[in-house]
Amino acid sequence: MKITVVGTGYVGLVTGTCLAETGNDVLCVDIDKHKVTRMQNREVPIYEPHLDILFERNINAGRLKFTTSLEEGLAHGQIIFLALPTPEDEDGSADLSYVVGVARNIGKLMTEYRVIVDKSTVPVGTAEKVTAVIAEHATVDFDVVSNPEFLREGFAVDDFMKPERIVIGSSSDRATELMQRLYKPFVRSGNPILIMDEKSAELTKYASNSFLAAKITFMNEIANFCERVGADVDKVRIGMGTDSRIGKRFLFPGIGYGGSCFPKDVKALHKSGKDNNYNFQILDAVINVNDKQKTALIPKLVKHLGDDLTGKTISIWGLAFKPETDDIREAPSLYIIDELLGRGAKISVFDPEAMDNVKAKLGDKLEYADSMYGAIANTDALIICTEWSIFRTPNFTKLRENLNQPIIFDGRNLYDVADMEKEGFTYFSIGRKEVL
Ligand SMILES: NC(=O)C1=CN([C@@H]2O[C@H](COP(=O)(O)OP(=O)(O)OC[C@H]3O[C@@H](n4cnc5c(N)ncnc54)[C@H](O)[C@@H]3O)[C@@H](O)[C@H]2O)C=CC1
Ligand SMILES: O=C(O)[C@H]1O[C@H](OP(=O)(O)OP(=O)(O)OC[C@H]2O[C@@H](n3ccc(=O)[nH]c3=O)[C@H](O)[C@@H]2O)[C@H](O)[C@@H](O)[C@@H]1O
Repeated sequence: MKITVVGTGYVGLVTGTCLAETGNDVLCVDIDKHKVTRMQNREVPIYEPHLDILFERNINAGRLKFTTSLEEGLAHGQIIFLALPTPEDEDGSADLSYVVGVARNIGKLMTEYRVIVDKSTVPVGTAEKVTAVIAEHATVDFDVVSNPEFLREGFAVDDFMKPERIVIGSSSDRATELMQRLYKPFVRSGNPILIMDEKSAELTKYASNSFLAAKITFMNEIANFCERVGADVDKVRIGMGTDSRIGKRFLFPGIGYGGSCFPKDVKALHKSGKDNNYNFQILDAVINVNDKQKTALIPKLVKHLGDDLTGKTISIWGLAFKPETDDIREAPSLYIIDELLGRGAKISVFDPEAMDNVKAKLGDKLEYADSMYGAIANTDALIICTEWSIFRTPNFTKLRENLNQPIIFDGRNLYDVADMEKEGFTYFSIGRKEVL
């Protein structure tokens, strides 16, 4: 099939590449000329495991192309995916200006039947809104479908190629049939394509992300309580997770959820509630608890090193909001850095993939090390913000030798408390015993 994807970020580029991988002829449109030129020169503009191999293969096969022209995109694809940003607006709602702006142009440029697919995460009622905007200018038939995306960064290719479910919100048989044909190769394992109305599809996405954010937040509160009463959250987590109704996944406490989606999506659903005279009390709590959790290590650090950190240097391992991505949007590390700078500390950082993005944002406010051990040299304490695999089994002798004092604040519970005791570290983590 001929497919167009508008927006080539984490979702759009993965969608376009994976659809090309199953034999479709894909044209990706992006407004960012520089990005399009890089992709035309066979450069993957984001870090996402396994994407490079599929990207290269499909460009070589002539199935994956890039342009800045929406007009070309509309002439090409029978199905037009919108994978555009829906960032948080000032009032917490999802900013629909990218989606609506492109929809308006689609209405003006469309010359034959097209299926416009909302792949961006959008509030209930957006399919209706997009339909109305396109209809203002359209002179030909079209359908608007809601097809939310559930991929995770770091596993995006795998999640897209083998989805647990595909949700299609559509009231048009013609569009539904095309979408089912397109997705057939992705559900050979028997996982379902769920067909529903547009509004339910839109809400399925927000409900899923908000539920997961609430699950993490619940565990963060249990962890905070463990610290008060001397329980160990790792043991509680395993005890809970063996109940199949609860499940083992997404129970890991830490320094809060971040990323480009959970924070904005929870807020957007909360705002959608308000707009419809419904107060999502549970989401209120999730937002507030998570805001505090991002800097949960700071009181521990202040208690140990003092409130004024002038003359002290703190090292940080991990800047990305989670491992296996270079994405730093709403990363807890940024909130911690802000607190440390505010207290006069110097900061030395290392991340395997996210250094350039942080450099672009914070410039010479930080020192950027070439290696994880380089980052800790002559620093007064180490903070771990992201659970990259390389941080899991460090050389503790090297750590002790490089740090001025063997102090670790671990926001991801990477090490066993007993091991840290044996290794002679002062060790603070989340929801577990302090090692002093
Ligand atoms: N990042 C993720 O893991 C997931 C994101 N989503 C949702 O997917 C949507 C897109 O997210 P990301 O891919 O992360 O965004 P992104 O910010 O990485 O990429 C968006 C792309 O759209 C391009 N763009 C902006 N305006 C444009 C226009 N007028 N015409 C053409 N291109 C334009 C930008 O240049 C950029 O390349 C959001 O609604 C997000 O909530 C859903 C599931 C997973
Ligand atoms: O809509 C989206 O963008 C995506 O948001 C999340 O994916 P992602 O943000 O890539 O990453 P997750 O692995 O879900 O982690 C999100 C945040 O939660 C934190 N987290 C996750 C799991 C856990 O047990 N504990 C925990 O603190 C992570 O550190 C991270 O900051 C969802 O998992 C995807 O299904 C969804 O498509």
